[in-house]
Amino acid sequence: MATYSSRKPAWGQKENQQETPADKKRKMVVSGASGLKVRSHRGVLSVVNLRAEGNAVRKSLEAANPSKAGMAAVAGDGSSTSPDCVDALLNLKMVGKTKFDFKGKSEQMMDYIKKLRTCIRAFQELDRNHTQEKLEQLKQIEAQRLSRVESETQMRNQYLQLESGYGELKALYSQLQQELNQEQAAKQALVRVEEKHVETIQSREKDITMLNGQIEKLQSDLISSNKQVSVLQDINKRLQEYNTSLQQYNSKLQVDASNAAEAMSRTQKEKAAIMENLSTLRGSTTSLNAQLAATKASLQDKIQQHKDAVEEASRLRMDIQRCTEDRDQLASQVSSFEAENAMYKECTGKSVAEIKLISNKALALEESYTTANERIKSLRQQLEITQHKLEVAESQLELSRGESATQGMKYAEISERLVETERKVKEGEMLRRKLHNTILELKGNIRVFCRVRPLMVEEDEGNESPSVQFPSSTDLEGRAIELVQPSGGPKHCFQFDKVFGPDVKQAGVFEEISQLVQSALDGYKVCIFAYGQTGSGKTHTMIGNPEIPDEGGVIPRSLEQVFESSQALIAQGWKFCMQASMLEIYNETIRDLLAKGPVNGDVKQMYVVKHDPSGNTSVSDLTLVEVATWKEVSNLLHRASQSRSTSKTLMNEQSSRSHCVFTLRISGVNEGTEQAVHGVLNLIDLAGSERLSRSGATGDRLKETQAINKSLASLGDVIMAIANKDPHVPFRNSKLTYLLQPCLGGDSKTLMFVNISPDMKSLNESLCSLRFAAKVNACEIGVPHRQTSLSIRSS
Ligand SMILES: Nc1ncnc2c1ncn2[C@@H]1O[C@H](COP(=O)(O)OP(=O)(O)OP(=O)(O)O)[C@@H](O)[C@H]1O
Repeated sequence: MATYSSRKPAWGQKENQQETPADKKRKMVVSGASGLKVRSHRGVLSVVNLRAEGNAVRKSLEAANPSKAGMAAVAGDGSSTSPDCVDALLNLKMVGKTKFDFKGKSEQMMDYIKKLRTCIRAFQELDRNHTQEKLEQLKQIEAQRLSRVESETQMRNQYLQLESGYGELKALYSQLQQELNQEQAAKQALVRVEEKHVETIQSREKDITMLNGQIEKLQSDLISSNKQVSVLQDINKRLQEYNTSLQQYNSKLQVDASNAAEAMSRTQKEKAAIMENLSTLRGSTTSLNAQLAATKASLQDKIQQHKDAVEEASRLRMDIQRCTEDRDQLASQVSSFEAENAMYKECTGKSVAEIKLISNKALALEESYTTANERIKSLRQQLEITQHKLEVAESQLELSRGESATQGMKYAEISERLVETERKVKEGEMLRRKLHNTILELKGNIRVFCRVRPLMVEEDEGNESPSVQFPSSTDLEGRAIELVQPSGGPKHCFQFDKVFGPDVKQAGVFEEISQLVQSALDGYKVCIFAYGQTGSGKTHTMIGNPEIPDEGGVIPRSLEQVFESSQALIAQGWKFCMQASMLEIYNETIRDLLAKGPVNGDVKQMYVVKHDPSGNTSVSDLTLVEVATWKEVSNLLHRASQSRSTSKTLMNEQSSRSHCVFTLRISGVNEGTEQAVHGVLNLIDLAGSERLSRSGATGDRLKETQAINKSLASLGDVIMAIANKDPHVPFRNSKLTYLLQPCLGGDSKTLMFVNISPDMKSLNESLCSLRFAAKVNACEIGVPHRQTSLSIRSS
């Protein structure tokens, strides 16, 4: 079979080889002989082999000779026309049973003749068929010849088309060749790129191996992160709850605040009006007071006059009485005289002279009687006038009393309003404090309060001015402290959440932290510690003198409040169980201050600080005492104070030589709501930082001072690391920092008191303490976390 394809020549084949006419003819013959139909389509020739056509012709010839199928069958009876059968028939010999069995041979001959005849008839039939076939084939050949001529014409046309297609193909070929060159160049570039890619892939593979290592590490990190995430989710959930409650609280506060603001503006307006009224009232009060004084004076006069008048009246009445008596006496005398006169006239002839005398006497008496009457009359008139004056004075007095009552009412009203305004201002202050606390809690900062103690008598002797001042501007009042230099150098100003001056008493300090203490009962971990140089008032602030009510410090006051509040909460279904412990860290060793017998016994006990995953801290073997009343705690404090390491130094009569940690663990259960809370209150009195040059420490004191300064320096390192958000915080560098880890790096509410001595000699120490406190104030330790559960049954 010959085929022809328009495909591109194979690589290496001569591209522009000239085609000879012989080649062309051969191609034509080949294509014609094989009966190919060539069709050009988009420059590609498709070739169909017509050999199948010849096969079809042969088959049709066989179909046209149906008797051929029966020839085999004839072979046996002479009808077969196959050469072998015919040869076999012609070579057939007649065989008799014997040599002379002519009958048998003739019978065979007859049969043979029959077969020959049949064969001849078959050949005749075949010959007819062949002749007819031949005619038909001649017709077909003619038709084929015609169709071939036609197809030759078509082929020629096709050839021409092919020629033009070939030209096109050549152009296409050269174009493709160019494209190929370009492709090859591109391929080489690609190969280079590929090589680079391989290199990159190799380096990437290295990276991948490295990354796989990292991924493994990351996966382990991821697992721990997932744990953290679940913890954080838990925290987040709690925060959301907290947030919702805060939002509710906030909206309530906002409503309260807007109400308060409205009330405040109303009150301020009222206050302004009141102040105006007050000033006018004050004016009118002064004038009224003057009037009142004048009225009082005149009233006094009037009262005096009235008194005088009353006295005069009584005097006059007595006079009148006397006069009336005199008159009556005179009248009786006159009547007796008249009776005597008549008797004299009747009975005796008394002398005319006596009668005249008696008449004169009678006349005189009558005269005095008339004068007395007149006097009585005038006295009555005077009495009437005096009574009238008295009435006028009384009505004036009544009027003044009425005015004074109105003034009093106005005063009472104004005082009430002032009390109300003061109450509102106090409420506003409370609200501000609450909001401030909430903001600080949300920010997660450690709160810092600064307390300046008063100058001691011996410090005051030098008549040196104190080293601290308190700015009085409204925005800084109570929140800022300035350190002044004796030489008049620049001031150092520090701002804290609260600054207490020397005149603020223990109660005033506690008022500011009472809410924080209260939150230990709500299930928070609360930590309050006092920091400062030796003798600056840490122990005074934290413990004070619990025996004297006004002198008690943060610890006794906090415990009193906790017990009182827990008692009050019983009504709401709460039951609290509280355990107290007290330890000191002395020379980097923990000592149990509540241990029975001598502190830590004869055998040196090793107390180990442990933190569990939920952030709770415990110290092994530490004495825990269940407490329910302030009295019990007071006894414990007394016991602990006797065990605590203190001694006299140049800086302090009774200096604490250790860090003292009081812990109250609070567990509350509400049977009604099945809620449980677990709060912790840590109250810490740190040992004072001191300069060896000033404290004059030697021997054991020197060792103590060095241990104190070292642990406070570790505290400073921890604070610096937290403030700088360092990945590693060196909590384990000292017992103190390790114990305080949950408070400094965890989720507790932490407050630091920085205690300051105002003595000019302590200026440098105060500056160091205030700088440290400012650093602490900038620390973000995380959002406080409330420990609550619904686990009464499970626990
Ligand atoms: N706010 C204050 N009001 C009155 N007196 C105070 C005040 N603060 C401290 N003091 C007195 O100052 C003295 C030293 O105070 P305190 O012992 O509390 O200092 P400290 O900082 O604990 O010292 P140390 O670190 O050496 O133990 C004490 O006598 C104390 O009573």
